[in-house]
Amino acid sequence: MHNAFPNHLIERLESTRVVAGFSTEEVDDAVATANALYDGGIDALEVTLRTPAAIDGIRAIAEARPEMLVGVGTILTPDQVHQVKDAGAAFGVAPGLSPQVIQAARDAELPFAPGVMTPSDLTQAIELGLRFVKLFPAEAAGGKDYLNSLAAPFASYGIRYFPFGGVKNENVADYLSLPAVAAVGGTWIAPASMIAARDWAGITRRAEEARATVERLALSEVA
Ligand SMILES: O=C(O)C(=O)C[C@H](O)[C@H](O)COP(=O)(O)O
Repeated sequence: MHNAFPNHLIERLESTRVVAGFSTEEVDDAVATANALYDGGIDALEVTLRTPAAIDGIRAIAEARPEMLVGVGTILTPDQVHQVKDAGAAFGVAPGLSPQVIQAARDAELPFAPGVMTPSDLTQAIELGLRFVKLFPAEAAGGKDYLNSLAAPFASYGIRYFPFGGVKNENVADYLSLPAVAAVGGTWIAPASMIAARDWAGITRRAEEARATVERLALSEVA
């Protein structure tokens, strides 16, 4: 069974490092949010499938900003896998692990990372041939220390992690400094309140702040 998440995409996430998640009530707001993120230097996003406008929003972003990496979150069913692939999504994630959703993603050739939180989840992901997983909810589960404890017994598999849930500018470096973490995701850059207020300049500022954190971290790793 091949890895459901291709290496070239993991490499793209390793260079982007931060993926801005958000939900959208309006298609136009989805594109405006993507533009605001891009203007602030964040070129990877994840739209959650939690609103009726999500699928059209994903399609609109993929058409308007082909240079951005457009991911989708909260994929809970095989049907949703096919819908988001059709809308132009580049990858998908879910809060949990469903073998049916993983199989649908393989059939649709949608790069997909299921959510894991426990050693049993991770064992199942490995049995299903996966080596790239979302850790959710990362911060509530115990953050960086939890991730280290979870990952230790599975180190020989070379698992790469994509933590989500409670990540923000204050703790993003904790996660990104772990070699097993490819990238992190979260809604702190484009929170629902700022999208509702159409505060695009505010979202751009938060994107700039996140990008600056990533760049500082890259410099300190080289030093
Ligand atoms: O449902 C999915 O597949 C998701 O990706 C959901 C997001 O991971 C979290 O909603 C992010 O959590 P916060 O950054 O704490 O708001």
